[in-house]
Amino acid sequence: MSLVPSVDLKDFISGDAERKQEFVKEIGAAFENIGFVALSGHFLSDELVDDLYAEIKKFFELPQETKDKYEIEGIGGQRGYTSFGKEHAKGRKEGDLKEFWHFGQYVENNPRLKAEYPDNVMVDELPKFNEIGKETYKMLEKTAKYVLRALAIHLDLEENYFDEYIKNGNSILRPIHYPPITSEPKNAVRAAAHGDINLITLLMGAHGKGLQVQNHKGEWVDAIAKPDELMINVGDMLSRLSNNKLKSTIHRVVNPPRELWGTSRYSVPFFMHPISEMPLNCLENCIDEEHPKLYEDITAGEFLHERLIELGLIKK
Ligand SMILES: O=C(O)CCC(=O)C(=O)O
Ligand SMILES: [Fe+2]
Repeated sequence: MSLVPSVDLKDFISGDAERKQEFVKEIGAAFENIGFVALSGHFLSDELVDDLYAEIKKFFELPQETKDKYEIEGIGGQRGYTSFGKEHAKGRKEGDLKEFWHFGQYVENNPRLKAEYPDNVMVDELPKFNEIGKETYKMLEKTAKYVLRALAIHLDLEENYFDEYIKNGNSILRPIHYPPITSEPKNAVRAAAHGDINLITLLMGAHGKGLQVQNHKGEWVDAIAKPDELMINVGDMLSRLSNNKLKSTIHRVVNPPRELWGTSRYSVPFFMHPISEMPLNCLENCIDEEHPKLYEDITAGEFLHERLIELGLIKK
């Protein structure tokens, strides 16, 4: 399979058992093959999407010294602003050609988790940015909850298996700005080849060229969504849990051709993370003689910590 298949979340929540089962089959097959799917029928309205992009652009256009006020030391970039070139893909030394912002969980009724997570950072200059970020976070989290329910069924688990782990989970909404390229980037790219860390990623803004995924043959394939679709992919946490039945596919964002160097790219991934206690131990029903256990037992929190060190976001 070379193209990213499309599915419609409305089929899953339609109340029609046959449509629901078909959705599970299609998304399951997509995630066992290419690891990516394009999803329509999500909970983001056009108005919310337009407002979000307008606010994000305003934020990244703020003077550098204003943005720098929001780069907080000591939290591994988990909230607020991360400046250009800081994050690099695992195993690379060149920083990616991007700056980004992190919105984190809005914890409800759980003082222990409220204390565990860093607080969200508020942008004083743009009150609407804070508001729209929160609304988008909630809608993508809701979308992801249903996608995980479908995957639970596909993995022969209880439909609600993930619910307790994702309630007040450590998910991150990351608006990214890839600025115009002003000089020969040498080896640096907008986002070097990587797998995502989390359970699943829901990506807004994949309807222009740039995002590429690696297929079974090692070829890079353009992944382009329709305007109303989110691109969704499996992250390393879900691949571990499923003993690599569901594939965390390597992907990247390539630099545009020279005549388009002057244009920015904006994309907004939502990285769905569980609470840090969630065990990522390979599921028993994904292990057999043909599929021996591939990964050591680990919790989501331990795994995230390891990976943030590898990305250059926290020190050992
Ligand atoms: O900008 C994009 O389209 C993809 C970004 C991405 O893969 C990531 O941030 O993990
Ligand atoms: Fe990614």
